[in-house]
Formats: sequence, C-alpha cells, structure tokens
Amino acid sequence: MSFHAHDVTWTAQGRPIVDGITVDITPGGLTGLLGPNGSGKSTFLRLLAGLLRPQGGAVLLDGHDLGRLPRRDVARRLAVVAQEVSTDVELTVLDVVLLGRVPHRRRLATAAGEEDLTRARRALRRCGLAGLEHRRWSTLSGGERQRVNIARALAQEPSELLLDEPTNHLDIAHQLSLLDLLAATPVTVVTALHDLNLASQYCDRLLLLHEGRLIAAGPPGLVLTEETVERVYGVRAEITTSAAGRPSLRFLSSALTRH
Ligand SMILES: Nc1ncnc2c1ncn2[C@@H]1O[C@H](COP(=O)(O)OP(=O)(O)OP(=O)(O)O)[C@@H](O)[C@H]1O
Repeated sequence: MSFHAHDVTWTAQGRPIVDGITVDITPGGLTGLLGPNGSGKSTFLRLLAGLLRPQGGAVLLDGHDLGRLPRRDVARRLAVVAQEVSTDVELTVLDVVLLGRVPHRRRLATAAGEEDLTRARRALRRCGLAGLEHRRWSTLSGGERQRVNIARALAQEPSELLLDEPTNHLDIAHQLSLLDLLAATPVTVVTALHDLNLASQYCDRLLLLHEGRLIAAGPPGLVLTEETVERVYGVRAEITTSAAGRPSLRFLSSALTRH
C-alpha cells in the first residue's frame, strides 16, 4: 500500500507551498519528485515523512493517517535523507551510520549490539564506504557525507525511504551507483531529483511539481514531454526515446536567457 496523499495542502505566510496534491506512491518502486527550485519538492517530502503536518488533506501510510501512527513505528519503517545536515558533529562514520539502528533498539539508551554493527557495516559497504568507518564525520568531503547519510538510512532497513536531492555533491560515477542501488532495492523510494535525464533513466514513476501543484504523474514517457518541460521549467527541449522506451532530453534554450 505505502503512501497515499489526499488533497495535501501546506501554506506559509498565506501562500500555498504544497497545493492540493493527491497521489499514490507505488510500493517497492522508485518515484522521482521533479520540479524547479521552490516548486515544493522538499516540503512535500517533509509532509510524506510526517515532519510537517498537512494543513489540509492527509497523508496515509498503509491506509493509516501518518499523524496518528505511533512515532516509534514510523521511525522504524521510514528513513529520511535530508538536503542539509549539520557538519560540526564529532562522531565517526560508523557512529553516524549506527544512528540508523536506534529506532530498532528495545530501549533507546542501550548501546549498539553485534547485530547493529553487522547491519551498519553492510550499509557502509553498499555505499562504497567500507574503508572510512573510523574517520571523523567533520573531515569528510561533501560527497562522502552524502553517502554516509544514505548508509545511515539503509542501516535503518526501512520499508520507505525518502531522499531530498541525494545526488547533490556526488560525481557522475557515484550518482549512477546510488541510483542503481535505489532502483534495485525492494524498499519504496521517493527521491527529489534535478537531473531530468537521470530521473528518466532510473525512475519507475515521476511526479512533476510546479508552484506547489502536481502537474503530471506517471511513467517517465508520460511526464517528460516537450510541452511539460517548457511549461514547468521554461526550457525548450528536444526529446527522443531510448531503446528502453525512456525519454532522453537535449536542452535547447531557457526562458531565463531568451529575450
Ligand atoms: N517555512 C516556510 N516559510 C515560508 N516559506 C517557505 C517555508 N518553507 C518553504 N517555503 C517556500 O516554499 C517554496 C517551496 O520550497 P521547497 O523547499 O519545498 O522547494 P523545492 O522544490 O524543494 O526547492 P529546491 O529545488 O530549491 O530545493 C519556496 O519558495 C520556499 O521559499
């Protein structure tokens, strides 16, 4: 079942930031959340994560109102990788990844056990970080931090994983390996992305936001058309279809620079 958003609305200073979004998220799939800067992607992810309460409508998780589910149950099954993370913590990489195991402990104060260590190390390996477990978080590069955060979320072994632009800071090889990993996992993944070609190549479904509203939802071929890209981004694009049936975009010009 996974997520169902029903007419979800969130307003700040009288302005609708998320405006009446109704959508079902495919269980076990990789859903890409697209839209220009400021279109409401992060806010919608925070609403799906239960970090913000809808002011109108509701977010349901397996048919239950997210706001009414016990926080601990939600913390166990739902992992979030946010855009900005504090950089001044004095923890090792392994400590940070072990934070993902905290919701699974019987008592929050108990120390990590063997099982937690095994799972944390497995997550580090999946993110190509096996050699870094003793490094201090504060000494990592931006891309390494991003991958450690993803390893923390994987160590949690969630059934739903929400990510806000996880390819930020990653070189192309790490972007591809992350998207391969997200596409292969049986976890339900919703991720905000800016790169339309990568979103098209990897995602099962795309949600395209514009000014807080859901403009299009469905497989990449339905969502990424020359018309929607021009309407939402103000960018002219030439779109061809790959052998795998996915749109491939070549950008021609932007309304920001056209006169
Ligand atoms: N608490 C708030 N108070 C006022 N405005 C807000 C608040 N939170 C978000 N906004 C505004 O809502 C809009 C959507 O923000 P959001 O971060 O959801 O966009 P986004 O699509 O994730 O953008 P980006 O691609 O730049 O990360 C922006 O204009 C932002 O300034």
